[in-house]
Amino acid sequence: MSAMQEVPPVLSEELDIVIPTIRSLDFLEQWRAFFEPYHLIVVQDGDPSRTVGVPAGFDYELYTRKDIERILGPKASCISFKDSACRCFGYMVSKKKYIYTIDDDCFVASKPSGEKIDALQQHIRNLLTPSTPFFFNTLYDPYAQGCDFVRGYPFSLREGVPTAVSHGLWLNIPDYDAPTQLVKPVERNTRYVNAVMTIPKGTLFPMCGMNLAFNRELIGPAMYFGLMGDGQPIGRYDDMWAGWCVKVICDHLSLGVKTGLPYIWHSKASNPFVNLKKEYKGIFWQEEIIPFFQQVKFSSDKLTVEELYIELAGKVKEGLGHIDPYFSKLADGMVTWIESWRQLNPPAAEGETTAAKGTGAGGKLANGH
Ligand SMILES: O=c1ccn([C@@H]2O[C@H](COP(=O)(O)OP(=O)(O)O[C@H]3OC[C@H](O)[C@H](O)[C@H]3O)[C@@H](O)[C@H]2O)c(=O)[nH]1
Ligand SMILES: [Mn+2]
Repeated sequence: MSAMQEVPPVLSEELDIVIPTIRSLDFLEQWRAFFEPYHLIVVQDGDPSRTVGVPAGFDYELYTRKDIERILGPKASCISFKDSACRCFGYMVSKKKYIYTIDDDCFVASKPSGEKIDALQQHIRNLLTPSTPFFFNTLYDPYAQGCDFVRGYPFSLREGVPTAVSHGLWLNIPDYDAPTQLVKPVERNTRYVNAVMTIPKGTLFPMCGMNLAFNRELIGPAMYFGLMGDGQPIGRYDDMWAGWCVKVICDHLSLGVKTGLPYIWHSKASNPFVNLKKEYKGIFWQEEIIPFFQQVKFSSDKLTVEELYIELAGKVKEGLGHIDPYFSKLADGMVTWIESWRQLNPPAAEGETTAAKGTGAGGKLANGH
C-alpha cells in the first residue's frame, strides 16, 4: 500500500482475529462494525465444558482445551492452560496471512477528537507499509498520511523493510506489571500519542498481546507464547517471551516491528496480588533473560523462521538453563511448538485446518475438526 493511500484495504479474506477468553465475548458487540467482516478464532481457556456464547452474526471457530488436546495429542503440552498464552494456538490453526489478537476486556477507544478508533484498520496500515529499523525517522512514521522522511535521512534506506509486527497500545488501564499496579492502583493512561514508530534493530521491547497484529507468513512460527499458567512457575510473561524471540529473529531477517497507534480502551484491571504471584519469578529472571537475548547471534545458514526458532530453542536451553530447570522445559516447548506448527501447516497442504465453522447464530463448536 502506498503511503498516499487514504484507507487501507479490508483484508477479511486474509486476516483472522484471535481471541483468548476465560470470561465472555460480549465485548464483541462494541467491535461489530469493525470486526464483523472478519473470521474469529476463539481460544476458550479454562473449563472446556463451559459454553461461551459468540454474538450472532460473527463467523468463528472456537477451540477448548479438549479440542487442542484432540488436535495436537501429546504435543498439546506446549500450549499453556489457564493463561492468556493459550491464544497462540489460534495462530497455529489459522490459515490466513495476517493475525490480529485482542483481549476480551478491550473496547473501542476514541481519538481526542471523539472519533471512534478502528484499531484493525490502523494495524493493517502498519503491516502493509514498510518499517525503518536501520535509521530512526525523527518525525516517526514516514509512510503515514502527511508525513515523510526528514532531512538527512539516507535515501538508500527510504524503501524500508517489510513489517512483521504491529504493536498497539491501550488507553485507561495500562499494561503495568504487578509491582507498578500495586503502587499506582488508580493510575490510568489518558495520553493519546499520535505516532507509530519502528523499534530500531538491536533493541528489544516488552510486547503486550492485548492489541497486537502480525504477518503470520513472515513471523508466525516465532509467535509462541511459551509455557505459562497452570503447572508452570511463571505467568503473564507469555507475550514478553514471544516479543523477545520475535524481535531477535526479525532483526536477523531484516523485518520490522512497529509500536504505537492504534489504541484500544482496556477496561479491566486484573488483580495485582494474583498478578504478583504469577509474575514474581519473571521480574528477577528477566534481568538475566534480557542480556541473553541481547547477545543472541544466529548462524547465517539458517534462513527460515522455523529453523531460526529451533536454533534459538537450543540457545535458550544452553544459555538460560542454569537459571531454573523451567528454561529447559521451555526450550523443549519451543521445539514442540514448531513440530505442532509443521503438523498443522504442512508446506504442501491445500485447504484449511477446519474446526466446525460457527456462523455466530448459535454456530457449532469446534468438535468437527
Ligand atoms: O487464565 C487466563 C486468563 C486470561 N485469559 C484471557 O486473556 C486475556 C487477558 O486476560 P486479563 O485481561 O485478565 O489480563 P491482563 O492483566 O489485562 O492482561 C495482560 O497480561 C496478561 C496477557 O499477556 C495479556 O495479553 C496482557 O494484556 C483475556 O482475554 C482473558 O479472557 C485467558 O484466556 N486465560
Ligand atoms: Mn485485561
